[in-house]
Amino acid sequence: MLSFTINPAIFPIPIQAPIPVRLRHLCASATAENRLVWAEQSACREGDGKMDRELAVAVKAVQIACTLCQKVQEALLLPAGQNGSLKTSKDDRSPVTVADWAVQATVSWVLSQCFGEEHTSIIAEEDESALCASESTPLLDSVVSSVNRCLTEAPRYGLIGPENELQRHEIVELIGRCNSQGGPKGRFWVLDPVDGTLGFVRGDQYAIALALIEDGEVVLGVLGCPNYPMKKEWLNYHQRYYRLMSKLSPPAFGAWHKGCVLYARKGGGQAWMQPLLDPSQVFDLEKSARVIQVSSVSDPASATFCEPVEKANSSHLFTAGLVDTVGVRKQPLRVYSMVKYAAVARGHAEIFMKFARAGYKEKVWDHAAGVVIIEEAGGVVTDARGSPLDFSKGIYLEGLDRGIIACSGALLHRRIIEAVDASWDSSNL
Ligand SMILES: Nc1ncnc2c1ncn2[C@@H]1O[C@H](COP(=O)(O)OS(=O)(=O)O)[C@@H](OP(=O)(O)O)[C@H]1O
Ligand SMILES: [Mg+2]
Ligand SMILES: [Mg+2]
Ligand SMILES: [Mg+2]
Repeated sequence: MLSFTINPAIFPIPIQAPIPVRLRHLCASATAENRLVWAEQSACREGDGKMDRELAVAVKAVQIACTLCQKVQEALLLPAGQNGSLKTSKDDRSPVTVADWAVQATVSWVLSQCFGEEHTSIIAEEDESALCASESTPLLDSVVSSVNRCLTEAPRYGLIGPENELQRHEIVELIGRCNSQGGPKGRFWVLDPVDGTLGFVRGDQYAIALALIEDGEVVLGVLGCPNYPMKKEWLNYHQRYYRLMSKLSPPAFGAWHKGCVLYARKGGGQAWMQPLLDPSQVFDLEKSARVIQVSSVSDPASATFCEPVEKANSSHLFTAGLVDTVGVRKQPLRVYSMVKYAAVARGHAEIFMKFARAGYKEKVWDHAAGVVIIEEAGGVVTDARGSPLDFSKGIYLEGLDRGIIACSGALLHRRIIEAVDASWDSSNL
């Protein structure tokens, strides 16, 4: 193993870390002295060389996006009037914030810098149209300042920031460039810049989800969960009934969450978790990464299941019937965003189910990263008839049958599929 320091002029913290040579060469750019600056590829472990580079870049991009979101969420939670123009709603009345656009621009920039714009196709949730309206100028200026503030920190994440601040038109172009439609052939990055925006604006759970699809298969996934709590029970923290039942005094905001970044590469056989990079700390992300695994619980009476918070997004009534049939006794964990996938991958829940109303089309960015992480952590994710989710048909999960079921193991999974079969006709989904 070789160790090396990186030019302190670029990286303020000499990084003496045993880095296998092949894991380096993450992302380089010619500097003024025409020297290549290598950012160490600390984000992933020994690998077969395939996907290491993509995974390392993706983890760093999500780490830097987590910091950006934390700053915006704190500002959003300031008393009204102090938080300026940080959010609005889209035509479908769903919320969108400065963080959604700023993360999409930042990740778009990082991927294009590291892999070349011409080689980078991105499917992402947001588009630039709402930003371009004249009345949105304050919003656009907030996005521009968030992105530039975030990218000045790039070297701390082993990335190279832009030589000059990005301008409005560059930010709009970076967001608009994420307009790939996906499909059965080729490579597409899939980004949900803020999943669970509703949870985000409410100061609760949300996730940054980045995945890579190659020829219709999800080959890697990264899930940033900045508000993931220190205690799994607190996943429910902001739910009224939990507070009533738990009689816990609400911990000070920011004192209860730990945050984490989960990642996995298809076929890698393991899923990993890093802590959030805290810019005020100096620690080696590589050393602090650890393997995560799904729970070994298979007895429904001991199992925890999680589902979306909004009953408009998933039928709480139908899942209540299912879990009763299967014998799950615990109250559901209702959690915003793909943090539900993270809870199953970390072994904090055994089941995640989502049964959207008929006609709703699930998007690939709401699931791709979570699916590969749960699978590599030892779990299983299918539709409610037991078929794998199909990521080869563009931006939607076409052909999805009824709902999504993610489980820590085959036994629980089979019992839920059987329960769906037995009760589907009587449901009005
Ligand atoms: N009606 C309906 N049915 C099903 N799903 C919907 C629906 N509306 C929205 N969405 C998508 O769900 C994403 C949020 O999923 P969650 O699991 O966080 O739902 S919930 O907020 O916990 O209820 C949310 O993702 P974000 O927009 O990224 O927050 C939406 O893409
Ligand atoms: Mg949205
Ligand atoms: Mg989403
Ligand atoms: Mg989103």
